[in-house]
Amino acid sequence: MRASLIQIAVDPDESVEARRVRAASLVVAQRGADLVILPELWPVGAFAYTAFEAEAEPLEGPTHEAMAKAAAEAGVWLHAGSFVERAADGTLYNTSLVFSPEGERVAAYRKIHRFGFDQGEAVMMGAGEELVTVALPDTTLGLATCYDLRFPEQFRGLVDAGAETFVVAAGWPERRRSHWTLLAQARAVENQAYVLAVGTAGTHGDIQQAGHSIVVDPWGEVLAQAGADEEVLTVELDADKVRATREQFPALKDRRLGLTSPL
Ligand SMILES: NC(=O)CCC(=O)C(=O)O
Repeated sequence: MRASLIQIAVDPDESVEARRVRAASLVVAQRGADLVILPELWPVGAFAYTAFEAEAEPLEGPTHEAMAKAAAEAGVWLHAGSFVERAADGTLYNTSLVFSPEGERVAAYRKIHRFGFDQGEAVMMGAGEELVTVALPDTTLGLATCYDLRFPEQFRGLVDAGAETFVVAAGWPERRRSHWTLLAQARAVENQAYVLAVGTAGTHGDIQQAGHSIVVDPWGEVLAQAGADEEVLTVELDADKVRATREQFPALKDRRLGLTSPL
């Protein structure tokens, strides 16, 4: 299975519409891949909080339309990264979309863990409540967005729901790049799953982005890692490796659930 991670640059000097057109053509250029992935909030920028309201779209807005068309034109499964969704009740969500090679939307995932503590996304957006998996012909994807990477219980929940390959769409800052690499490897090792984690390049909201999108195999080995600039990272994955790793080193079977504290 060939996966292409599009580490697109997100800078304020490019309009959202121009970037949408560019992202669509980058997707179409990946024809021949099985799975193509874009990062978190690439239309607006994950840290461009002041633009969230103005750039919010309904679920089936311009980003949905452009990405559905690009998936169909390329004939690929497309994880279209995330965009700022405005729900019918006005709440904003950080929502990822997945399309089939025919351009049908097969999943929408609202980011569960919002970043910013008492500011930014954490106060401007609603939290998703549902774990989302997507069954592809070769593997089952488990979806996560950026800050979610710090919460292992979400990934365990995804494993319990059948996930074998985690897709993490992110806009991770350069300042915490070491965490990014470490956490991606940790989620892969502890869950014996592939991790395909794609970030943005560029600088938005004055936050320099880490880039360094990364692909980790179920044994925790880094198969490929991007640099800091815009880049498409293409890797070949062997879906059987997840099953083989889980069989040969069956640590997931030794989980002790329901332990209680004496306090
Ligand atoms: N957009 C995000 O979720 C950023 C997360 C982050 O910077 C971190 O976890 O560190």
